[in-house]
Amino acid sequence: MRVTVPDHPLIAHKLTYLRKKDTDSPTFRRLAEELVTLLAYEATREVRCEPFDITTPVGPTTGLKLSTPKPLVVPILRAGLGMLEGMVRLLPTAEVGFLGMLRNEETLEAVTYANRLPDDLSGRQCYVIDPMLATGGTLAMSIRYLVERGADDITAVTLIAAPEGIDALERDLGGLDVPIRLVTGAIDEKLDANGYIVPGLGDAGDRLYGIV
Ligand SMILES: O=P(O)(O)OC[C@H]1O[C@H](OP(=O)(O)OP(=O)(O)O)[C@H](O)[C@@H]1O
Ligand SMILES: O=c1cc[nH]c(=O)[nH]1
Ligand SMILES: [Mg+2]
Repeated sequence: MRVTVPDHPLIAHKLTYLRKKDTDSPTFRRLAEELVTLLAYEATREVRCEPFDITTPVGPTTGLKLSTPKPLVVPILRAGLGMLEGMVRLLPTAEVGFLGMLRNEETLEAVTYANRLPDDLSGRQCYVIDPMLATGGTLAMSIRYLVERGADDITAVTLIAAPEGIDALERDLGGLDVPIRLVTGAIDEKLDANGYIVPGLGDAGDRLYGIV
């Protein structure tokens, strides 16, 4: 797995305000959307394109356009929904599949409660979006679903990742014959005893949408 942490002062500034505990939900939602746009610029660096003949007011030329099959963006509900708008704005031809996953707060194991993905993902580039990569259980399971359906190129985009989660993904997904990339706004220090990222930002889903 290739891991990229884009080094940009705007990412650092927006992440700092996102982490701050008194940042309210409307501001948190706006920052999450802005951050994903900045991260998506890096995450889509290898998006597939094909030549496209056009005519400008001055004459003919050949440019590029996003290829088919269309890229698939997969937000992991709930918190991943907070990154969806920013991602599809940058990737206009993308289709969207949904995975609902909830981490059991005692065992820290992910449980899937919704799965609305195309059956056949052969030849498709997929972008999985979820703000937090903690133990890595959620992301590992979602990447496996995509590979089982034929996805041949996967990029995960997170706002914050824990070193333990990155190690777990390397271990769990190392045997897959599909290129996997991770683009994250930051790699934090560690996980605490409850599986929360330190310093992190708390529970991303709750901060976006309230406590359920
Ligand atoms: O790497 P892991 O240890 O698996 O944890 C990360 C997951 O935990 C959070 O979701 P949560 O389960 O809180 O669901 P929510 O989005 O509905 O709040 C987060 O958005 C990830 O999906
Ligand atoms: O720190 C964490 C860990 C898992 N899920 C979150 O929302 N935050
Ligand atoms: Mg949550």
